[in-house]
Amino acid sequence: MTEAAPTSLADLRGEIDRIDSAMHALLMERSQVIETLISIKKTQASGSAFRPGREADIMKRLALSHKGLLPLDTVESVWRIIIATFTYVQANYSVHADISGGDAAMRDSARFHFGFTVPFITHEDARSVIRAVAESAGDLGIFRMDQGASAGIWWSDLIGADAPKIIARLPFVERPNHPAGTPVYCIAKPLADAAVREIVLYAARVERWSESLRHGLAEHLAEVSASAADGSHLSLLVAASGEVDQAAIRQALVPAGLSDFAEIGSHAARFSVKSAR
Ligand SMILES: O=C(O)C(=O)C[C@]1(C(=O)O)C=C[C@@H](O)C=C1
Repeated sequence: MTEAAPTSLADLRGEIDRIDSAMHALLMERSQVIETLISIKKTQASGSAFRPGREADIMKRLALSHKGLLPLDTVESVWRIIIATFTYVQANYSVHADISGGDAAMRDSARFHFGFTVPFITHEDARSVIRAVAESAGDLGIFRMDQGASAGIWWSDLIGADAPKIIARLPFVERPNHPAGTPVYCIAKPLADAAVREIVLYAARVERWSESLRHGLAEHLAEVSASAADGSHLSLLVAASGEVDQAAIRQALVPAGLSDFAEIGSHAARFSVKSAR
């Protein structure tokens, strides 16, 4: 028996064409499923098609099963564009970004997570992003989590039943040298039953800061994600496990002289991988 001839370049290109056609056909098939899903979800009426918990699950599953030559960065960005664009075709939306800390990182984050079909609109500060989202039908807003003290207590604009709420923390898949790794909060108008509550966020106003406050919060799986002076008081953005009762978090803040306490959003649990492979 003669040995099989070595695979030629033309054969390999034929394979690549076959795979490309199959991928394209699968994407078109995915869009047919989304067409049916539109009539089931009735999102055009409610204005928002986002299901951030579902998106976090898809991204996590993808990262966990990925292997081979293709960098995870590429796979993640391709799927982000697929999901963000399929969200867009269900109900058009724009992404409003606070670029007070610089345009480049926010633009990278928006393009990586939402692609180029979704319009990207810049704003001078977080408050203006929150206002734009509040006035829209179903837009998203993004801003850096690590804003300096000069940004003020931006999260206080998220207080109130009708005010926008934090719905995600990006990137979904954290790792060293992530190509769009700036940690950002993503906001939308309240998603009600569509929100994922693995981490719940609270706005709190206390009289003073203390190390015992940090310890008290840590005992209840909570931490301060941002803080800013508020007259003679201190305003905090507290991130806590959704499994912990709200009353317990509130109680941990009482010794610090708690005056205000309100939920301002929730997101999926953070998920990290060691590297981009
Ligand atoms: O699962 C849904 O509800 C969808 O609308 C589908 C889909 C997707 O493309 O996979 C799109 C938007 C949602 O945020 C989550 C997932």
